[in-house]
Amino acid sequence: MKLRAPALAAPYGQLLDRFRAHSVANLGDALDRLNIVDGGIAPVWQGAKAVGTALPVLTVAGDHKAVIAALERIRHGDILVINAFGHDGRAVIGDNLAQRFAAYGAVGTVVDGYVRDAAIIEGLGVPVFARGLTPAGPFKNGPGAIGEPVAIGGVVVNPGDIVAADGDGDGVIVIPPHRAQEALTSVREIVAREAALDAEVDALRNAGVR
Ligand SMILES: O=C([O-])CC(=O)C(=O)O
Ligand SMILES: [Mg+2]
Repeated sequence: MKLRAPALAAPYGQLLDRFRAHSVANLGDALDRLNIVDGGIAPVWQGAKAVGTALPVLTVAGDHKAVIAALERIRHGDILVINAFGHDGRAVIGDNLAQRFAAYGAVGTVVDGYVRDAAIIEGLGVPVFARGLTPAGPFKNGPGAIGEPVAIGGVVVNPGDIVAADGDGDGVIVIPPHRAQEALTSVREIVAREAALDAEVDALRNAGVR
């Protein structure tokens, strides 16, 4: 498989930077605690972190023909969001595809399904989130779809949605662009409130309550 030059940047570059500063838990609170992918989708390695724009991929269980085809559609700053039906029998990506995604400009991959080559993926520092690991490789027959809305972990993801994935414990959230400004305004209030709560605990501690 040949590498091609990374394609043009996805929109909302500066907006993405502002989301990067916040925890997924706080962003979730800012979106009424909705839009959070279920906790079964976890980082393949502790500390993996990525914020980008969704390139959704649908692939039938145990197959990755559509995932390979998605390489040609990646724009700089995208996160591959793959609905593989949560299937635990076969890995739909491994280190090879994960690093090709990165070489084509993707900032990470979220899979509602299983992956393999975890140690190599960690060594490469490529952010991958998935339901689990299996050494079994995928078939390459299709069908599938690229750039159509998918569901992962109970959340609908449209092409271009903002996806924030935090491997330090808080998981994955999907932010529709039309709610981005509202989410950023609201998350700043939440951060201030959290800081006030921390200060309250500090004051109690300093007063010798505990
Ligand atoms: O069989 C495949 O192509 C999946 C895989 O292990 C990889 O991407 O490294
Ligand atoms: Mg492999």
